[in-house]
Amino acid sequence: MLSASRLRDFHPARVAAMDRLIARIRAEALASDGGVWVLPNVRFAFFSILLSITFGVNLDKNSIIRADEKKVLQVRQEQLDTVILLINRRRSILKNPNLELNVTTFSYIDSLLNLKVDGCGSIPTDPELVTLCSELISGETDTTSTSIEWAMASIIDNPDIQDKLYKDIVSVVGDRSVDDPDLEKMLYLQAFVKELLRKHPSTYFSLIHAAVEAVKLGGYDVPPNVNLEMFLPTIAEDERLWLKPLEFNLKRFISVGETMDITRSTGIRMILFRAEWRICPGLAIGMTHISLMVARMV
Ligand code: HEM
Repeated sequence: MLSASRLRDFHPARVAAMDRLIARIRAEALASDGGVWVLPNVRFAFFSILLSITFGVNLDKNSIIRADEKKVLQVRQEQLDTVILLINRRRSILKNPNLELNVTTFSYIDSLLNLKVDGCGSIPTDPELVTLCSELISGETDTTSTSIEWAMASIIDNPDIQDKLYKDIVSVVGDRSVDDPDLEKMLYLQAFVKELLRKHPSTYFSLIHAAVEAVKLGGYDVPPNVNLEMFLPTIAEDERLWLKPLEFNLKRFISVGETMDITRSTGIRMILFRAEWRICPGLAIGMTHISLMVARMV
């Protein structure tokens, strides 16, 4: 099917896709003073050739986009239907606090319902509330789960660490379950979480950023609006920053005196939560959830 001889069969699809690509690039260049955005155009050209190879039909750009859009809109509608139900449930509870048992006295959505943002005439619409709530939920779910996965792998890899963690935890809580206030007394657990996040940042690449204007970064010229990603393990493995960085070694935070500096106040050592005004707003919750879950699981 993918042999060189079969290549000829897809010649018409290739020609059509390339013609469309060139026409589109020309149109884009004309409209933007010679500038073109290569990646989406090239990606689309390859995508349409592959559709022909796979399904044997010729699809124009409009029909492909329509199919994509339909699916995206359908998923969005499902998200709206599900989350708006929860938002309305909370609205009812706020009106009548006795409506349900076991409700919290405050929630994220409470702070958004009547939010007035400078420059916006109105409070957020329901679809905007859904987007903000979904951002919070997806901000936590994968990041902290990935850290727990790494935590378990690190414990399996280092049974002596598991032993010391257990002793640290039991020395504080005895037979009862660990609770939030206990965490600050568990110094070995704290060192474990720091080393975990240093050695295994939950996202290996920083989330995409772009410079709004041309800058020089690490000796490189970064033009405006290009995607900029940082590979975080290179910071964790930098011998100029850490002693024996490849070792999973809690002592660096217990007796050696290395510092974590997660908010980047003194330099770049650990920026898995990013830094300064773009720092993750869930940093404190994330650290607490990871520590608590490790303690409960150990
Ligand atoms: C190990 C845990 C976590 C890591 C490594 C992490 C990392 C990050 C990073 C790198 C960003 C992007 C910052 C930027 O713009 O460059 C971010 C954004 C965000 N995080 Fe976290 N996060 C974690 C846990 C959480 C938790 C627990 C929550 C919520 C309870 C949360 C909520 C958010 C939200 C809402 C944003 C978007 C903020 C914005 O766009 O202004 N994160 N996080």
